[in-house]
Amino acid sequence: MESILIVDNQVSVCNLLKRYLTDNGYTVDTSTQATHAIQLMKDNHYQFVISDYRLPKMEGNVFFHMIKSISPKSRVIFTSNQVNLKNVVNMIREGASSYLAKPLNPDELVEVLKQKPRSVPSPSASEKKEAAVEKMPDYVNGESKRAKEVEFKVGKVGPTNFSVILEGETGTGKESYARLIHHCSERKEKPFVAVDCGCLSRELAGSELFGHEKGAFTGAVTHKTGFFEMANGGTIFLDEIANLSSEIQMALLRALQEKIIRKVGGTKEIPIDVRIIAATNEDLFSKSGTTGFREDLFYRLSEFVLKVPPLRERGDDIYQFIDFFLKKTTLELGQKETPRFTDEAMACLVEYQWPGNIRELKNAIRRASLFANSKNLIPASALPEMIRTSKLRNASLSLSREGNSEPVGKQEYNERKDLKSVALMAESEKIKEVLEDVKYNKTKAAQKLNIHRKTLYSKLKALNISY
Ligand SMILES: Nc1ncnc2c1ncn2[C@@H]1O[C@H](COP(=O)(O)OP(=O)(O)OP(=O)(O)O)[C@@H](O)[C@H]1O
Repeated sequence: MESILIVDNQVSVCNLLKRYLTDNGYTVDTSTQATHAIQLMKDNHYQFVISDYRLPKMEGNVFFHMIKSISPKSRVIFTSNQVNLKNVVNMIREGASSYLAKPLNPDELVEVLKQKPRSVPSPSASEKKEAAVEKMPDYVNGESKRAKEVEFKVGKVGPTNFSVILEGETGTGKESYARLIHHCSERKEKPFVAVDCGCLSRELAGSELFGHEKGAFTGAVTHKTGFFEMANGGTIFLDEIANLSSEIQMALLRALQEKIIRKVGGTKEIPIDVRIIAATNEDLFSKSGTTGFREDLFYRLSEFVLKVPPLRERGDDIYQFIDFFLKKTTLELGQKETPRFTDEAMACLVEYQWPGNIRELKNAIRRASLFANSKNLIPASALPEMIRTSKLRNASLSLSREGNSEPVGKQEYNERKDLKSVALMAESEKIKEVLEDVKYNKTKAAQKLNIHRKTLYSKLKALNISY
């Protein structure tokens, strides 16, 4: 009798499939968590693993590598609510048997299980070379000076084994840069395991990172493989590293220095070869020595420090991001044509300061895409109020800085349609239009607007127009 392991975070899906496949003559185990599933695979052999591509704490590609290293003969079938063609192609290319869209058709699933195993051709030398230069999927590089600087540094540090600290505001793409660094290294075929240290509880952080032995503490009913062991040979990304407790910082330092880990409740030394990339949105250097980030750990981790710029400092990259997220959302929603933002909406997007950076932009675009009108245009009204009103706010704040107006409360922006604000907006629009016309040549712009160059500069500053 052939055996199957079903991995899905929804218990109902596990139960439903288990019942159906048992009726069809298979022995079935289920698991709702990747780490538990990994343990089951270590203890049992399964002919098939049917897994959701998106598991709560582990991405499909990492899980796939784990399955292949523990149980290379198991045939893997991925399922997903949102079929991403690139993932499908990559997974099949790497040896997954199939990729099925959810909701699953049980008959189709049984048919796939009955198919003969596919032999996976090993890539030829030329294919390997092509894979090495392949661009990272789902990624916008950006053309701004700041983005180019970071890209240049990633290119330098990527292929080394240096530990890296990525410093930047929330949502600036630190994890994406960490993936890019991993992708540029010889470890790229090995797992990339991302850990959000902010979510690790004080009590369980050691067990999550280093694993535990059965019976190590109340509730430790099975052995557990920790994130470090999962990442062996690859890269571990420790996000929000400043949140680690001092005991865990100590254990991490030991693991880094000795290149071995010990599971909680265990005595065996497990050798590990893991590259560490850590991320923080605060200045760890100033934190070390003051609020308790260990200086020795900081120096160990900071073989290379990369500052990730906020979106507002990435100039015209915002246009690339808007285009990218619009197209991506169109695909996701199964729409035929990609919508466009109206000029007014576009102006709001460009002027907003994006404190939540790329993540905030992505979310705003995903949401706004649902409100495209019959001409496939997305109006400004589809944007969150904070973003919509930023244009007016910028103008009003500049004015108040000059002492010409009282500062305006947040709720008032929307209602504020007084002559002064309207005039300011019109002035700002006109200046931008002319600047664009003359390709940002300030002398020509001043001539066209019939004002002195110095006046133009002070208006650009007062109206918060970037040039
Ligand atoms: N260059 C990029 N191209 C496309 N999408 C990106 C890029 N950079 C970031 N994103 C998207 O923006 C969102 C936030 O990125 P990411 O999680 O990497 O930021 P972060 O700095 O690690 O955030 P946090 O500090 O909150 O952990 C993600 O959904 C990611 O897919």
